[in-house]
Amino acid sequence: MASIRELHKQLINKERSAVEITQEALERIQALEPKLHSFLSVTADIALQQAQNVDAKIAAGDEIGILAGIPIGIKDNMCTKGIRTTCASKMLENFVPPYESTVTQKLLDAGAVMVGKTNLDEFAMGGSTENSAFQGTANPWDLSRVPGGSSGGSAAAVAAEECQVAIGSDTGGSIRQPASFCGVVGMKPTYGLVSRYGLVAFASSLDQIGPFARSVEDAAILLQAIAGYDPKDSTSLKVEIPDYTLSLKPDLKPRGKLRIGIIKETFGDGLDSVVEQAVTKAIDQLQSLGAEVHIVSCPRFRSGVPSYYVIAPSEASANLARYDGVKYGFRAADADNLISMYTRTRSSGFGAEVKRRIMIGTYALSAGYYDAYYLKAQKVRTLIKQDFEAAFEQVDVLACPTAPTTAFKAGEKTTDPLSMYLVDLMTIPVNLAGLPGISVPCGFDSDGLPIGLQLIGKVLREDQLFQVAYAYEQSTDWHLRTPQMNT
Ligand SMILES: NC(=O)C[C@H](N)C(=O)O
Repeated sequence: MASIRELHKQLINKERSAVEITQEALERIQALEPKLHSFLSVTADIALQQAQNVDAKIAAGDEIGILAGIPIGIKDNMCTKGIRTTCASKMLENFVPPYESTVTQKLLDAGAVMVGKTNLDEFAMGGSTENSAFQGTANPWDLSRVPGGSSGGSAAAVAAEECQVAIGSDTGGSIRQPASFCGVVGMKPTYGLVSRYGLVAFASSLDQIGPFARSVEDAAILLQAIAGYDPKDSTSLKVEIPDYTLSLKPDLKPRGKLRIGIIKETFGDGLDSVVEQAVTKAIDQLQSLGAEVHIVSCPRFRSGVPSYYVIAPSEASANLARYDGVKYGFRAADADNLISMYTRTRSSGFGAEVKRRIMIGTYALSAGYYDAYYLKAQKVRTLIKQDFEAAFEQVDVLACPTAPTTAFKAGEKTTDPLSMYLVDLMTIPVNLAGLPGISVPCGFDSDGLPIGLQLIGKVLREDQLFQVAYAYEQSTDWHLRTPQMNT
């Protein structure tokens, strides 16, 4: 399995052309999609055109960037000019954005080759990609299981080598949890590091875009390309972006300088013993690589899920008000007045989970309930953030499982929304606090399903997360195992 760096070398040494690399990815997509369903649109013509542009540059002797000619998948909730962007919703089934998101523009400028738009839970609401209005995505390690969600299409596509890397969005775990279920690396950066301009909004105070890759180095290279200040996003941070690849060293020496804290509250109730064992072993491994390990407490960690499921639906109920059948998107036919047009459009355009969240959010924000629910949830959010701040006075990086279990069977949780919400138990607090988090493969269960280790960093310390994740990855062979997908 070649890395981005290796592919780049092959390109500049003219051992392979960008068109050849792209064709290979497209052939694999064609062979695997009937089983996997990770893409909602495959953009073969555009991809080949982009690849030809890269080859022309190489032929002309021009310098090309590290991502030039690299096949990439984009979650279908990021606007791509002239290319259908559906959010896996009937509401946007035929929506073709008139503008480009900042992230995809940056990738285009870097010469990356977009092979398609990946599947997701409708408007990124879900933890299994089963809430897509169009198709479910299979887990490449076991086709009867889910890839996680909501960025399940991106995670599965990368795990199955349909593309080299992919982009996802993470509101409560939507990058890290599917990365864990599919055995790949996934990072949610610090809130504000990557521009949200052109990302279809779900919960604006939590949404963040980040990379999926089969190695920590590839993830670092991809984040490098998409991070940075953007005046088009009012929450974008005006900060220098460090060279993340400089953090990639094989150990954590000098010994004892890097302190890792195990979050006490993430163990125990609800955590699968096989996940617990793998994560504990991974932390031992980090110790042997030179880290100093402590046990720390974040007492309000488990209040993350209840607080998130008030805040995120509240923001969603406001953000999704724009889908009214007038401005753009789907409009139901045969309404005889305006109110009935709104009602019919929204009743048939949105799926069950989206409607559930709009109702929860509207209720939580309504006069008389605002203080009891929304305000209270915001207060809990502050307490969770304070717990992290206190923990980070003792340690540099926090460690815990990414998800309480490995990938579950398709259909297992679709009738029980609460049990679906709990799959993000370990990831949600990180979004509430705006911190960076990464999931890195740390083992397999007895069914051969991947397990993820989550590392959580201080604000803007993605470099430290890459450092720890890379040192760990290089001392194991989990990332070298690949799912047996027969093409
Ligand atoms: N969007 C996310 O980050 C995942 C979370 N499971 C949600 O449904 O909100």
